[in-house]
Amino acid sequence: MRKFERIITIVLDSVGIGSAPDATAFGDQGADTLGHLCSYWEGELALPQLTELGLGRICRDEPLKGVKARSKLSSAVGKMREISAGKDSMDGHWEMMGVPVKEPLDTFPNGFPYELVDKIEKFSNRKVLLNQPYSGTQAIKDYGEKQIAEGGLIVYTSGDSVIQVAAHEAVVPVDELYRICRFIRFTLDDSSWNVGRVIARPFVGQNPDDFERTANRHDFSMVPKQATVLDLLNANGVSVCGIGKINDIFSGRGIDSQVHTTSNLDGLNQILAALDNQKYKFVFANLVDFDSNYGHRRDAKGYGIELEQVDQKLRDVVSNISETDLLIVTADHGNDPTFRGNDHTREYVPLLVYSTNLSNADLGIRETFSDLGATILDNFGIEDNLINATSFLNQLR
Ligand SMILES: O=P(O)(O)O[C@H]1O[C@H](CO)[C@@H](O)[C@H]1O
Ligand SMILES: [Mn+2]
Ligand SMILES: [Mn+2]
Repeated sequence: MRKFERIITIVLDSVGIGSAPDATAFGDQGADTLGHLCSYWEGELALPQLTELGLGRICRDEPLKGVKARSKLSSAVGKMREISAGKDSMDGHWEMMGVPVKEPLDTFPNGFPYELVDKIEKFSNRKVLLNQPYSGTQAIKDYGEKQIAEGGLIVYTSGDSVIQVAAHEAVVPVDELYRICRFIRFTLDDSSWNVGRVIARPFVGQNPDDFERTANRHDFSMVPKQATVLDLLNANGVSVCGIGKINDIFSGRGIDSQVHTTSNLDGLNQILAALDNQKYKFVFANLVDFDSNYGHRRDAKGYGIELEQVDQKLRDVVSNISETDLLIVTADHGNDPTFRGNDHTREYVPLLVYSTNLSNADLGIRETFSDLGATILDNFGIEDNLINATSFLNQLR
């Protein structure tokens, strides 16, 4: 069986490829992030590099408009469905690394309970504003001035199991905001509430029209309940480099080196730098801008332009992949910018697998994102019977 010295996995955050079989249960029947992005454009969305990686060969009811099935490069392609109870980034990434989140985590459609709000206010000595599901950019538009004037905290949630805290960087310094979020994380971990992530959302700007969130966003995730593929790699001496949100999502577990990023393009540059450093055998990168800047904002135009730009830069990554490297491009959930609401959408995710001299292969529909993690373990010769998934390594020839 062919084995690779290094595996590079790039998660295009929220770039789903059509409603999952259980989408109805999430109210997401008909959502199709990539499908709708491709058909939304009058001309054609220019995705030459993803096309070369085999995007047009992934089986779908309707082909992606403008994406050809033929390419010069050969690759193994398929799509994966999710078995986790939720459709958030944490569920998606943990499942990829072999630990699906089977029990639904708590969500707060009516805001957070008084006991929690009270604890936050007492600890921070600041007033909680908003306290309901809201779009984060709209929250700072509507409550930013009040936050600045009164020094409170804009606390909000979404359809996901998240508690987000926004504050102006000049009013609540970033370190203080992190301290408050860490307190919330500890409080939750010490309670019966099961909340996936506490997210610090600092912003800057003078007035509602130019308030802008900064790259100082920080996610404080729950600690994985069992060893993930990252921990197993770590325990077996396979060095892991996490780029972007990865470190936050796994609370640093199993990661040797973490790289903070400021944008998708920065993320791609960091991937190139990690490829230069022969030390890392598993490079795991998340490109979050698709999701946070465009998907949740329901900005299809912005999403499409971002995809085109990432596609262009992906060319540099692909040309740096050698015969001993395996590149995997995938996603963690959908976030169809043409769909109602502003939450993630339950979708299949693409699975594009490339190395030089690889034969074309159809990886079909994987029954869980964990097949990715199983393949990584298989490649590095690590056995684990906790992970219930099927490696596709033997299909890579
Ligand atoms: O509207 P913003 O602040 O981007 O929030 C979004 O970001 C969270 C994490 O992806 C989601 O749960 C959603 O609430
Ligand atoms: Mn995500
Ligand atoms: Mn999101």
